[in-house]
Amino acid sequence: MFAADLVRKISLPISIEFIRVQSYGNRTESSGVAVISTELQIDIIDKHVLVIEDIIDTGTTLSRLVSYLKEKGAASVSVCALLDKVLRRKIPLQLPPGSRFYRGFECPDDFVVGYGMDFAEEYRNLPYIGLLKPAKYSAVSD
Ligand SMILES: O=P(O)(O)OC[C@H]1O[C@H](OP(=O)(O)OP(=O)(O)O)[C@H](O)[C@@H]1O
Repeated sequence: MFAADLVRKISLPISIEFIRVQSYGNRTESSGVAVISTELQIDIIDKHVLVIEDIIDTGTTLSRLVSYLKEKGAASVSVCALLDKVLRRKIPLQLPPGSRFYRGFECPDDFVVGYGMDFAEEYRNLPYIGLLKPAKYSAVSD
């Protein structure tokens, strides 16, 4: 949802591609391993790439994705993230030269859902960002 809203504000000629990188499964903690489950379909050699993320938590997903896009020959890999859980970072964001990092808001260490963000695939369709009550996820076992 964030990506859909953001790209409608960009008037430059751009190509848009969706890549699914998963690391959470149905749990509230990152597995620490990010898996790219859809391969890139367009040629990005010597292109300037902007990754649009809803939220950065441990940094596992972005780290994997940035490496992947560099391997695919991107000239630069910038990142625009709506929310950034800075306090939860385990892998620092390392972008190639000439890349930029755009952060919407710093996010507290709470479980947020809505506006595309899920818990166990639920709540993505909420038209706002909300805090999930701990009682909602503490009953789910890892
Ligand atoms: O910084 P990290 O600890 O890697 O966490 C951030 C990632 O977690 C969420 O995706 P998730 O893996 O839940 O999959 P989803 O995009 O299908 O919701 C979110 O959309 C980020 O991509």
